[in-house]
Formats: sequence, C-alpha cells, structure tokens
Amino acid sequence: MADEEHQKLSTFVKRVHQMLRYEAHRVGADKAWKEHCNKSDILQEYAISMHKLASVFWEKNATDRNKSVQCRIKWVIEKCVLYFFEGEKEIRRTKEKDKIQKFGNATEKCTRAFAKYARVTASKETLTEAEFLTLLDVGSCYNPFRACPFLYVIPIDIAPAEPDVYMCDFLNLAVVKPEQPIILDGRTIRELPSAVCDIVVFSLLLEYFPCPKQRYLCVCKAYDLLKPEGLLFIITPDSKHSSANAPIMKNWRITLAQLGFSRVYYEKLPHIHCMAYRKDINPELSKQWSSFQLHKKNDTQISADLHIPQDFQEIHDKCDDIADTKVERTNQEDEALVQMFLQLPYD
Ligand SMILES: C[S@@+](CC[C@H](N)C(=O)[O-])C[C@H]1O[C@@H](n2cnc3c(N)ncnc32)[C@H](O)[C@@H]1O
Repeated sequence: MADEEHQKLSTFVKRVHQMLRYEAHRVGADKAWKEHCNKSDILQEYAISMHKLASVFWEKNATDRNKSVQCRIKWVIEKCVLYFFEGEKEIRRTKEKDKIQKFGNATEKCTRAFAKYARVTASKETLTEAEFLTLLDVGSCYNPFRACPFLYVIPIDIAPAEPDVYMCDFLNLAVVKPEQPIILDGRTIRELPSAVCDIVVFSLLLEYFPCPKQRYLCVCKAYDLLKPEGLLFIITPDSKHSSANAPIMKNWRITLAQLGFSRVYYEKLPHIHCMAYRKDINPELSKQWSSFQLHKKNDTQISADLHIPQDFQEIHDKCDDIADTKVERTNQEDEALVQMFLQLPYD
C-alpha cells in the first residue's frame, strides 16, 4: 500500500484540477480562471502539496526510469546539452536550410529570411553560445532547474512554493517589444520582451488549464518569447501505453507546426510524454508540413486548440468539497486508486 500522505497529496492536486474544469464548464473558462487565481489558500496548499510530491515522493523513485517522473528535469537538461552544446542546433539549421533550397522558388522569401538571419547572428553567435542559456520555467512551483550550471533560470508560477520563484500568471503575461530590459518588479513578473529565451519549459503545466484555448495561448506566447532556434519543452503526464493517446500527440504536433515549431525530440517514458520543439528560423516549412498532414486527414482547418484526454471525459455535475480528501472506499478501490496516483495525480 502506498504511503497515505502520498495518496492524500495526489488526491488534493487532482481535485484542484477537477474543480477548475468543473467551474470552467459552469461559468466559462475566463471567469473560472480569474476566480481560481483569487483562491490564495487553495493555491498555497496546491503549491505545498506539489512541492512535496515532487521533491519527496517522486524523488524516492528518481533512479528507477520505469517508476520515475522525476527524470523529466534530467531529460530536459540532457536534451539542452545535446542541442545547444553537442551540435544538434547546427545540424537542424543545416537541415532547414537544405530543405528551403530544395523547395526552390516557392520559398524564395524563406531563403532571403534565412540569409538575413544568418548575417545578423553570425557576429553574435560565439558570444551567445558561451553565455548562460536563458530558460523560462512556466509553472515552476519549486524551481527544479535551479542547480543547473549553464542555465539562467526565470522560474514563474501563480503560486510559488519557493522564494526564488517569481509570481506570474503566464496567461496574462504581456510580451513586449524585443530588446527591452526584463523588468522584475519585486517578486512579480508582469511582462517579458519577445525573443528573450533560449528555452521555455512547460513541465506538467498544460493539463492544469481547463480549456484547450488557454493551452494554445500558452504555446503562442512561448513562440513569441523564444529566440529563433530556441526550444519549447513540453512534459505531459500519461501513464498509458505510448499508442493510447498518439492521435492527441499528433494533433499537438500539427498545431505547433502551424505556428512555426518543428519537433526535435520525443520520448514516451512510463508516466510522461517528453517533447522538445524548435522555433524554426522561418516558419514556412513547418507550416507546409502541417498543411500536408491536415490534407492527409481530410481536414481543411487547423484548430487553435490543444486538447488533452481529460477534455473528452464527462464533467461531473457535482464537484466534491476540495478540502475533504477523505473518501469512503473499499480496500480494492483504494488499491486501484493508489496504483493510479502512484506517480502522477492527473490520469
Ligand atoms: C503540476 S505543477 C508542475 C510543477 C513543476 N513544473 C513540475 O514539473 O513539478 C503545475 C504548476 O503550474 C502552475 N501554473 C498553473 N497555471 C499557471 C499560469 N497561468 N502561470 C504560471 N504558473 C501556472 C501551478 O501553480 C503549479 O505550480
């Protein structure tokens, strides 16, 4: 039997997600979100629960790849090293350039954009590579990337669990003109300049939002905040077999391609999907790929949504009291629940 406290924390986190989905269904996503952000006691308890789940319970399983979701942080760092320091970035740049040349006149505009980008960055490149990489960790909670030596981390959260995490609602963050200074108003961030980040991380973030449009807004914002050739990491929970939610993952890929992202790394680990998307120098190629995929599916229009399996589940017309984490269950039901929440509180 799994630890009782582990189960209680997982249940609390899951109930916050359920409550938000229920409220969004009842009063609309925008209103529900606004009200949710004012529930400081629940946000605070969520922050404490999440921090404890990740740093105590998941940490215990950190060395076992089959059990651990803790490896999500390691996965992101490993892929950053491969991409930024071990040549993958240059390989991708060459591939993009080759494809553009292959497509010929139709993409003449792309070729010009590419050449201009190469000229502008050539002088800065060596300097940039030697400096820290700027990583925006959205929904950071407890700043798990803090210890990484080559990262300058900007951790943000609506409910920081650690004092070095900035208070910020990403949905309402203003993206301002590039080359503006980053304004840190005390421990709160209200705006960031565009094209300022090498890396944006959404680790277990997107499923928090009750509505597919809010998730889409997040990826659009990440696109604006990233430098060309920067990476967006998305870690999303799924304890099922890799093929079970493959159509949803494919739709994400098509939607992100429509924005100008191409997928660089993907891995299904036992409890999570791990993905890294590159902001292409020119968005036309990935847009073309996306249109081709839609054509194959006989779809004409890309949806400005990012769905998760929970969107297709029935919304219960009554949401249990969030504070009441004690539910009457049989031993068998208890065991099933524990197995389900052993690693992640979402599925
Ligand atoms: C499930 S936790 C994940 C924490 C951490 N990233 C991890 O991998 O362990 C989701 C976090 O996202 C935060 N969050 C949700 N919506 C947010 C928003 N709009 N802006 C910033 N943070 C948000 C929550 O407060 C919560 O700490």
